[in-house]
Amino acid sequence: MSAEIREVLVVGAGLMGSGIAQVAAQGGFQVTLVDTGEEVLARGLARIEDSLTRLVRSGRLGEVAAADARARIGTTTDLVEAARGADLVIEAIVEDLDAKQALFAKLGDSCRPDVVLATNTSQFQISRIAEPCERPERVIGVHFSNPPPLMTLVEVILGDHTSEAALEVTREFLAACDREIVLCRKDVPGFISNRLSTALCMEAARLVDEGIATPEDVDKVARLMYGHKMGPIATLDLAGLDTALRVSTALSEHYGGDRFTPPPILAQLVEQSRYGNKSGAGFYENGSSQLAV
Ligand SMILES: CCCCCCC[C@H](O)CC(=O)SCCNC(=O)CCNC(=O)[C@H](O)C(C)(C)COP(=O)([O-])OP(=O)([O-])OC[C@H]1O[C@@H](n2cnc3c(N)ncnc32)[C@H](O)[C@@H]1OP(=O)([O-])[O-]
Ligand SMILES: NC(=O)c1ccc[n+]([C@@H]2O[C@H](COP(=O)([O-])OP(=O)(O)OC[C@H]3O[C@@H](n4cnc5c(N)ncnc54)[C@H](O)[C@@H]3O)[C@@H](O)[C@H]2O)c1
Repeated sequence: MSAEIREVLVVGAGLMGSGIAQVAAQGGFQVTLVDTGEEVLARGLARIEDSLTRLVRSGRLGEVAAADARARIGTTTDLVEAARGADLVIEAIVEDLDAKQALFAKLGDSCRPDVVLATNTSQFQISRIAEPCERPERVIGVHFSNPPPLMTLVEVILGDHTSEAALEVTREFLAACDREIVLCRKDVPGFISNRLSTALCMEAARLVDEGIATPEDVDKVARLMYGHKMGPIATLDLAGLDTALRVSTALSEHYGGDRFTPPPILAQLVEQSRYGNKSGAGFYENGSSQLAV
């Protein structure tokens, strides 16, 4: 564990926040998970419990290590109080710029001035999120892959003002969590990963929208012709169609053209509350895979 970091604050206990909290706890850090209500915190903890159980069952984690990780995670709805004791903050709330900026303004006021503030945004520019924050040089992007407990890659994004010191702290923390990193050196929307995956996933969704192929066949091409672990339609169901719609719409507005433009089917599924695995159905009827969400 890093010498300077003991207490990690994770804001947002959804799919990603709960997974990131688990990864940090498995890395030996004391974790506080914050969300807006007790019910959503309880769902986050249940997701962590389920994931730890699966890791133990499949032999990827020992029982003692799982129990230790579980014991290191606390929850609260009191952001300001939790921020006071934090040595590192990771934000994983909804993909909405106003919400993220409001949160970073609060974190800037409540955290110690030396604390690194990381965002797990899928595509917003880090410097935009940091705009209302005291000392934006401590804001950095740490884009975990879903599901965080299984995916070792984290994309680190430098904002226009991010300091070397913030990058160093981030590197140390992620190394302690056994994560691999790639560095996105320019503060561009979508970074490396979501410029790639949004283009692929939206083209896949267009093939389904236009009635050219079923989700199963689109995914089969990605898996059996290109060797992907998971097809792009299953990936959309895994990531959450509400989040995918926000990400693709924002990237499409920023870059123009149609490479990132979501086809109508994505908004239609979201309107029907078919958010993907997390709501039980998305493009696929009963969840696209075994993956716990
Ligand atoms: C429009 C585009 C933008 C979208 C929106 C934003 C996206 C975002 O910004 C970026 C992303 O992350 S995009 C998304 C990027 N992500 C991807 O693209 C993911 C691509 N997928 C993969 O790489 C692989 O499928 C995995 C590594 C996920 C699993 O691979 P595997 O090792 O071959 O596993 P398997 O054989 O398949 O069976 C599952 C096994 O795992 C167990 N389990 C499940 N959930 C668990 C959990 N949470 N904990 C613990 N365990 C969990 C389960 O119980 C089973 O165990 P069993 O003991 O055998 O029963
Ligand atoms: N889903 C993915 O595959 C994925 C992967 C990488 C990054 N991301 C990014 O991670 C972030 C979270 O995504 P998710 O899939 O976990 O979403 P989610 O909808 O599952 O969870 C978001 C959580 O944030 C909480 N929240 C909202 N506003 C809050 C606030 N002001 N304070 C505290 N909590 C608040 C919500 O109650 C919810 O529990 C987004 O920025 C998303 O783009 C998502």
